[in-house]
Amino acid sequence: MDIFDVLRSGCSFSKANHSKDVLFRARADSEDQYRGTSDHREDASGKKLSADVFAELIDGNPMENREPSSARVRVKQEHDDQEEHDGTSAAEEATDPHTRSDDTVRHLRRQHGIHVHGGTAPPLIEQFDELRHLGVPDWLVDNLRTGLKYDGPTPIQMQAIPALLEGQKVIASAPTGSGKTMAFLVPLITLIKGPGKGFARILVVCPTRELAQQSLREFDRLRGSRKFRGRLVDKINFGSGDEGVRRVDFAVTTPLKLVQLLRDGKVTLDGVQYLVLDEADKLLDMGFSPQLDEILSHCTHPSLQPMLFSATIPPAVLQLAESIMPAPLHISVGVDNAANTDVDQRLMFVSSEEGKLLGMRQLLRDGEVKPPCLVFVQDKDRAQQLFSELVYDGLYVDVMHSDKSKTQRDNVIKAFRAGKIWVLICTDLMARGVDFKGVQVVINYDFPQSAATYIHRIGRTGRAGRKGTAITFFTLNDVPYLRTIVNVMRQSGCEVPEWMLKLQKPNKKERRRLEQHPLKRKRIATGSGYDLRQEHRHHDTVEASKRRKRQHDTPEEGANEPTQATDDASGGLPSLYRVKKGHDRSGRRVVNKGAAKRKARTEDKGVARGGSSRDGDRSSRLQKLRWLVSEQTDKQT
Ligand SMILES: Nc1ncnc2c1ncn2[C@@H]1O[C@H](COP(=O)(O)OP(=O)(O)OP(=O)(O)O)[C@@H](O)[C@H]1O
Repeated sequence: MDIFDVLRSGCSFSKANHSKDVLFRARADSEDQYRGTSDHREDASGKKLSADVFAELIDGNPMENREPSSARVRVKQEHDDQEEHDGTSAAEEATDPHTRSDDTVRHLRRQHGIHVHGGTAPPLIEQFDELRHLGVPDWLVDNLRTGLKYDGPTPIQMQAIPALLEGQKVIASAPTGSGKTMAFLVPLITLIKGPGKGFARILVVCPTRELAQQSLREFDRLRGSRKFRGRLVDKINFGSGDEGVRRVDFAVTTPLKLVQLLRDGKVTLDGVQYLVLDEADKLLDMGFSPQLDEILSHCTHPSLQPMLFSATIPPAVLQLAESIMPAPLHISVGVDNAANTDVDQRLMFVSSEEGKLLGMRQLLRDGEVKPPCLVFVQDKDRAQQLFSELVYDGLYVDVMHSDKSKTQRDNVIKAFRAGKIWVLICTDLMARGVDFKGVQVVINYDFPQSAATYIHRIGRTGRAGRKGTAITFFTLNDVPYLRTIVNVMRQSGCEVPEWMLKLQKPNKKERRRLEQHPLKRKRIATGSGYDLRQEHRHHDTVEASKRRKRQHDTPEEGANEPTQATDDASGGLPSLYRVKKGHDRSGRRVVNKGAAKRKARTEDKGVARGGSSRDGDRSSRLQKLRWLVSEQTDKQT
């Protein structure tokens, strides 16, 4: 057995065992594998699969061949009308959590892997019906059970909901996909009782706009037909004109947008009674801390109840969190800073950067990558490069990064949810919080820069009790950092080869260096340098002209706004504060027209001098590339 067999041993795949899961026809010819019309593809038996089936997969509606749910999160597969309870009788039947003995409470916590310390934790709930004893209105409990079809609370919900209802300041960590959003939405909707008149009694701050939109979606699902007003605060002209728009019960936003609105005097935060920092460790890290400080200084309500939620809260962030909210109650589920145990994690050695593309194509060809699939790369340039490669393979592929406009980003998310995209290449912009329940595989094409990034990236699969697979490529250059990920894998019960455990751990300084400066990687490309330069230039020109058009057409979404999300590998993003060389204040690349023209003239001369024997090939390949790129770009806009 050669070294490659040994190193690749983590990713064997038995088609016989997984034949049911192979959603597309297993064909030897990879080129045909993901092809079809835009709305219909074929499954393993050659049967047509409609986009709706994929929408179900992504949105998590019941599917026949779904893996059984884990004990931790139980999703109700079938709604049983018999179980619909009348509120009063259900409350009578359900145990009042306050009557539970300390021993029972301790036993239940142990059973569900719940740890509490810091404050005085109230008894936990075991069923949603018990919430009626804690003041949660019947319509809300009924909506959880019959509307959302949740069978019972997840461990974080069991403990966090009663604690928040009691008015405690909470720092909560629980695995990815374990229902943290509902853990704060249920008590907060209860606490605000009914629609109000001011701005944002509940304020949720998230690191990305995508996550903010999703939280709003969950809020809307939970409130049902009740007249609570939820709003995504992301418009620069927010609050101007109609005063009514400021009547918001639940506001969700990203730090940069909110800071901008505060500075412009468009909003005040003195009415905020409940402040949620979702993905708190990201918000409290260096990139966002100036904005967070500013936001916190505006939250002046005397009975402000802050709460922090994340799947990963490292000790340093914990200390920082405690400094801004004294005497909090800590609630954690499972092992701290560990990955979701429903994700089957594998490592795949690919030797070099070139090997990744081969590895990726191999996985696709072998049917090991089951759609829908997310592929993470370390920056937006690499995302675009990989996209240009895979789009050639005839995949239903698209790309998502912070250089895309809001509309493009929304469209990509919509298309992915609708099953029109099977493979979504993305940066760490999508690593946190985004909930596509049906994602089957996550590929870390570029090795993650930290254990936390790894945990969040792979947490996009294996959500709400479903099973998922994560495959992480590593090259020889990544080996010094391998141990960090190996530790996470081991903690979450995955098998790792013995030799990996013997690797030296990177020290703190090395880990920090990697977090701030990702490894320099060779360009993802199989074409000639000349073709690729041309393609890149053409793509940039098209993008720039589209941006100009957008700015002209929709001044309210103007490019002078800072982008609120980042996939800047350095972790720093504030385009409000820092202008990168060659970029404008919004972080977009500035095209130096003079230099571009001069360069083009020089290259034209070079081509003329260098003879034109390959010109025919070049131009036809270029034309094809341009056509593919513009077709994809058009699809997104
Ligand atoms: N009690 C429950 N039973 C079943 N499904 C649930 C329950 N609570 C929440 N969910 C579903 O689980 C999915 C994941 O929830 P959510 O996005 O809140 O996870 P999370 O813990 O915040 O994950 P991440 O750390 O990745 O942000 C959602 O689709 C949500 O609707």
